[in-house]
Amino acid sequence: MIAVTRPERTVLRLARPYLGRLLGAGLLAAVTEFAGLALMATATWLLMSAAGRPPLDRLTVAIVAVRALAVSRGVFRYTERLAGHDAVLRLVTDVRARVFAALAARRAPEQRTGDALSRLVSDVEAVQDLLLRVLVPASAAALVSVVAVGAAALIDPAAAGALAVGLLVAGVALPALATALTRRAAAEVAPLRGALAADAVDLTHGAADLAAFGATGSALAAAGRRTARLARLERRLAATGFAIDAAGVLVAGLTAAAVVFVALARDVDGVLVGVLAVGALAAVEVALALVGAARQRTQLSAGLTRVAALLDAAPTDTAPVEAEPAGTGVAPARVGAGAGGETAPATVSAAAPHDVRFTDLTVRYRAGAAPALVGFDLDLPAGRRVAVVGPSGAGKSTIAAVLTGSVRPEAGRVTLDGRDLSAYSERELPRAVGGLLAEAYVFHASVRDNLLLGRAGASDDELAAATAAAGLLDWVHEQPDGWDTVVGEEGGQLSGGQRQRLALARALLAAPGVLVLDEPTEGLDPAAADAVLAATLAATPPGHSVLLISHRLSGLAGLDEVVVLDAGRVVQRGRHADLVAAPGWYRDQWRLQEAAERGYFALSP
Ligand SMILES: Nc1ncnc2c1ncn2[C@@H]1O[C@H](COP(=O)(O)OP(=O)(O)OP(=O)(O)O)[C@@H](O)[C@H]1O
Repeated sequence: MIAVTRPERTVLRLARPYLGRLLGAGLLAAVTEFAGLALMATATWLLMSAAGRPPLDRLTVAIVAVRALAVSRGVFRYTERLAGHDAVLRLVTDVRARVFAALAARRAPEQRTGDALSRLVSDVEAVQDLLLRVLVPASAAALVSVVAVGAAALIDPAAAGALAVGLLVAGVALPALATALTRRAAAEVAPLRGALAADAVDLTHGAADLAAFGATGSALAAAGRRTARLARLERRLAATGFAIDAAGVLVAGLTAAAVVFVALARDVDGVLVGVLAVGALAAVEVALALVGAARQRTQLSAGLTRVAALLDAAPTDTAPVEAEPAGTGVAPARVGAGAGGETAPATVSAAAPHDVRFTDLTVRYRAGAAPALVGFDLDLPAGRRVAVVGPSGAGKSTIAAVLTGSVRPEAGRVTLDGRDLSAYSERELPRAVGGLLAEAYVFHASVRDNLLLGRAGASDDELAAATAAAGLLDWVHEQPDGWDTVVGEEGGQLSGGQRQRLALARALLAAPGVLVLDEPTEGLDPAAADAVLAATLAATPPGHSVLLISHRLSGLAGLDEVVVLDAGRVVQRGRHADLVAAPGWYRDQWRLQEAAERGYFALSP
């Protein structure tokens, strides 16, 4: 019960900056409980003494004390809640940002949107509950129990002994029993909730495909089975909880009876026996908070373990990501998994030119799997424009992932202005390196807000220039709401090509010194693709370098170098004209694409 688990230690480490506030909340909680206990005891003394009709002045202090305790209890409770929630909500903001950063940095194959959502929401709430519903009330209950036994000992040590036994049963034995009885069911609940959240994502996002394949019924049935299992577990947890609560009430009654019995046997004054009895009831009730805390703790353990696993795996400098004031309420989720070097974070100025160098880079996503990149070298000084091409799965996007810090190389180095990429914090790196990454996300917001995510505060002229280069300006002007047109969840109200153009315009607006463009013309027809690529390259400021990842070979003639990858290795490199002249994958592919597109152009009106 008392031993702090590893996930709890991880979370408590993060709570260090708020320790003062949390201690304050714990003390206020103890004072609140103590005020409640003292109120009961004083009121009992007052009532029983008043029955003997003593002179009023003997009761005055007690009357004032009852009023003061009744009022102060509410005030203490309010300030305790205020202090506790203030500390915990600050901590939870930190934790949520770190969990978000860790999730964003991880390109783990098992990562699911629904599961990630469940981690961000309910698992992070476990952190909140650990402090607010376990630590604060448990420490207050333990403190008040000790004080109550001490106060009872002033009246009669033997009765205090009986009270201590009752409090030990209520505060130690019952919580241990509650933990033992609920541990297994509770461990199953958090992963099940995660699975249900993933089901919800599949059932909503995949509804059309499930219906098309006639699989809606079986998908619903599988989700239904998980829901039923969750409901069964929660019912079992609730039933055990009720039984333990009932046992707690029994312990309170038995403790009060034992205290009265001992006190009467030792000839304690009748009024004080009453005070001891009511005080014992109130003290056991306070101690029973430990049962609730223990139950909560078991239920929280799975969620905490999942959060701690993410936090432990996260880079050390995964600092909270600040929201950009872009009006979408969303922050760019670019986080440096490769960050965390020993040197002080390097600084970069936005939009300045930068030199990038990849040296003998090897990347492997899973231990034992084939590497996605092997011995990759590339020099990308300021102003140079390089394309990386190759068949699907060759490792092209992996280069972008390493460069933006979301994947850490197994061997080799990537330097930015001569310093290892890991020397840059996740705040600094996106200022220098960024652009259009694979499967860029379009937010459920207006066109303007989606664009401003690239550069907050961009003027209308800048928005128009970027959007024109991406070939979307005419469409924006045609919309009744213009820049304020809302594009739907994941850009669902746009065509695939429009979504891509919007994402490209956002990347152009961001204009980082090193612009990464991963398949910028994906989803566009050949004519539009050529026009957009030419306009994009023309819109990139001189001095800025470009790393273009493409499966299309058209439009690469103006680039300084084209690198051909196959199975993670560079198989050809040179300028477009040289590669077209030499036998190899590039020339073969070029001819194939030329022939296919000539047919397309011939058929186009
Ligand atoms: N997150 C990931 N986890 C595990 N393996 C991955 C991950 N991302 C990519 N890979 C693997 O790494 C290899 C290279 O993938 P990458 O996405 O870099 O290829 P690509 O050349 O960009 O392909 P495409 O043109 O199809 O986008 C592939 O074998 C792929 O299966």
